[in-house]
Amino acid sequence: MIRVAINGYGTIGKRVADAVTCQPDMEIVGVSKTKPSAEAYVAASRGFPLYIADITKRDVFEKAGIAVAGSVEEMLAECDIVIDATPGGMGARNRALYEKAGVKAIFQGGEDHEVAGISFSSSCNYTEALGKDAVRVVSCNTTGLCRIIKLVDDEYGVRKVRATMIRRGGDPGDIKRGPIDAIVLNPVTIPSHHGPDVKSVLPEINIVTTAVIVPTTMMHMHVVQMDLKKPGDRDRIIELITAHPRIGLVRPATGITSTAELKEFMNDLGRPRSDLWENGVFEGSLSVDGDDLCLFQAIHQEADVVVETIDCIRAMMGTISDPRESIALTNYSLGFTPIG
Ligand SMILES: NC(=O)C1=CN([C@@H]2O[C@H](COP(=O)(O)OP(=O)(O)OC[C@H]3O[C@@H](n4cnc5c(N)ncnc54)[C@H](OP(=O)(O)O)[C@@H]3O)[C@@H](O)[C@H]2O)C=CC1
Ligand SMILES: O=C(OP(=O)(O)O)[C@H](O)COP(=O)(O)O
Repeated sequence: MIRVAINGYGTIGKRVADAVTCQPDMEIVGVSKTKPSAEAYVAASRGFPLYIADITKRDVFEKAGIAVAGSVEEMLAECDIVIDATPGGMGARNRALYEKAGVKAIFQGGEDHEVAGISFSSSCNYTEALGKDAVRVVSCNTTGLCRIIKLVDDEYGVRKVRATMIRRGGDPGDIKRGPIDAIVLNPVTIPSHHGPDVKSVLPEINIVTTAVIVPTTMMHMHVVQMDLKKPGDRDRIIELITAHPRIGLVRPATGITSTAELKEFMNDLGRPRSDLWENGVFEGSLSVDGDDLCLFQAIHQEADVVVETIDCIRAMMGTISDPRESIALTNYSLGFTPIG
């Protein structure tokens, strides 16, 4: 069994912990928090040993009725690999801690590419992570872009991608995030970080991205346009998407035309936390005019990187060398078949 620790049991960390628990080849040895919170109670109720970043705060947790297994350093001594899911930028500061403990580390998309020197997307460059000690799983939007671009590039070749990310303001539990009533250019400058991030996984892709933030929490929405190297075929692209293990089609027959209805669909399907692990490509939006391809896709920020992180664990541990095998095992263990 691969022993996995989660440093930072928040939006991403708690989902990765649950996904690890579903896998036959890995187990959670501990998760960490800095202060007592609802998530700390959830960790306790799941039976995960809870470690804390500052051990002098042990009594604060214990007074709240939450048992403390030890410090983060002690958690690292128990694991083969740590998932750093602390807030963006903190992973770079934690890197020395992981190196000192001699454990492999996966960082998330809030860190720069340089934190690990390898940026990861399961369907694109799994084998680059084989046996590595440090890897970054790219951000949720970048993951969604990489999946669809790679699929189209493999079939037709992609001359140029232009994509706009309409980003959610904050996650549903982030009560301090905004905006409440604005469309915020984030950033004002072009490109947004997503284009360079895609190139950290798919260096040959010519891409320019822009991003705005809007007052919603459910999901991001992408407006994607690709110039193909040869004329595309809409039916063939739909066929490829249908066969892809991490891209789903939002079928017109569902009547879904929004992130809100898509989230409700996931809820009704019984997905844990109503998570959409796959890209949600709106079939009705998919248009091909010669070498010009356009589509809308919904990206659930809290979910898509979770399944990628599970594959990344296997690649770095070297237990499965074929990406298709790991992706299939991750999906099967979660009971996950893409919609559409
Ligand atoms: N949320 C999203 O939509 C996505 C996030 N990401 C990336 O994932 C990473 C994590 O983001 P997210 O899950 O949203 O963040 P959250 O703020 O939801 O969770 C971070 C967790 O880290 C804990 N924490 C903070 N400092 C420390 C520390 N020093 N040691 C241990 N734990 C600590 C916090 O615990 P406490 O509350 O106790 O302080 C909190 O539980 C970031 O890199 C982000 O960019 C990637 C894709 C999507
Ligand atoms: O990885 C994400 O977005 P990103 O791909 O736009 O960086 C997550 O939605 C986190 O974004 P945030 O930095 O707005 O919390």
